[in-house]
Amino acid sequence: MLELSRVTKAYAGIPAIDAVDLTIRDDEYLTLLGPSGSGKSTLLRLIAGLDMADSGRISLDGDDITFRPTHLRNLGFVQQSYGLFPHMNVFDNVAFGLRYREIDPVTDDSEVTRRVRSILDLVGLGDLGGRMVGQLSGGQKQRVSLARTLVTEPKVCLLDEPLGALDANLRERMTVELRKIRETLGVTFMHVTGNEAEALAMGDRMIVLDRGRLLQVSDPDSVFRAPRNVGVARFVNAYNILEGEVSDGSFRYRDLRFPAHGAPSGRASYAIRHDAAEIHTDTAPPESHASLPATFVASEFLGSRFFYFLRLPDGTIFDVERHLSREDPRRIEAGTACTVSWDPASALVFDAQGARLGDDTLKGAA
Ligand SMILES: Nc1ncnc2c1ncn2[C@@H]1O[C@H](COP(=O)(O)OP(=O)(O)OP(=O)(O)O)[C@@H](O)[C@H]1O
Repeated sequence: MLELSRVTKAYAGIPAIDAVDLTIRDDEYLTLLGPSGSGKSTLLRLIAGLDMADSGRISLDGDDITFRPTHLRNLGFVQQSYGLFPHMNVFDNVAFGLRYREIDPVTDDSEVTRRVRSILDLVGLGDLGGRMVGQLSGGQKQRVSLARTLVTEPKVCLLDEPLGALDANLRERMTVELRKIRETLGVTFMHVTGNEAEALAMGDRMIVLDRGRLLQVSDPDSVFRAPRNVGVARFVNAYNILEGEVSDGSFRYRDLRFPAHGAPSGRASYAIRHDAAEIHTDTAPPESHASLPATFVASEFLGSRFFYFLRLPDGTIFDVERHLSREDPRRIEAGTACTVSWDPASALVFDAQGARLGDDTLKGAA
């Protein structure tokens, strides 16, 4: 178990990681999501020992490793840039880490061969051991980089945007494969990504980081359905977020009011999930729904889903996501006046500090 307690790191007096407490269990896939500059790489570097914390404590299975050099931590680090040796073939790149590691190097050639072959098979490169790394595709290089780390049997494998350089198709395939590899080896993976879909799809647990602080640590489903903070709702990229004010139990957005029973008065954000909204062109929305006038802009087809983009009177773009399993695609002319509506019970309300007003708050105060 890896434990971080009040870990802080500042550059030029500005905290990149700010008093982070985190417990990483054995045998889990943890994804770390956050916008650019939120401190994702810094957090990995502190855990790996490539940077040292200013204060706080990092421990691995009870041992204090806060200031232990990288090569003595028994942690693996897979970087986006691969970091492979270009003058060596795939086999030797993978074998290198095993032969020359500080803790328990493997000197017996047949043992090296056995372990390297087994890990190359696992990452799907069983036939490419003799290939020079310059002759590999990006996806293959990424696998070599992963194999080189995994062959050393680290307790925790840290992955910094491992799929960042891959095209969308390959990314999706590697997403599934990484999960399988992790499950086969039973090693903890901590995977940094700036891509919300990747974070939601891969992790058993997900960490959302902003300005060096953990906004939420929970299973991806909770992060998606019940973001604890308006920042989290923004990063998962699944909500339309309206800024306004709550007064007398309703949320005011421009000259419109939507029910927000029990929410305390003051500045607030109101979030409507893309797939909870409906578009009406010539029929009125259901009476129980809240609604907004909008102008249709465009649509985008994404396999089993359709995205519709509308513009609100203040210029804000409002996204509506519909699944083709539930309804046929709509053909709407750009510029058509529409109404978007949603069940107000499905909307989330966040207070002026960005904290979500939970069901209990809303019910309790109603
Ligand atoms: N060596 C450094 N010197 C000074 N500032 C740094 C250094 N490394 C990181 N920072 C700053 O710390 C903050 C966090 O950076 P970090 O690289 O951890 O973010 P990130 O979430 O990984 O971003 P990205 O997704 O763009 O890689 C940023 O404001 C960055 O400018």
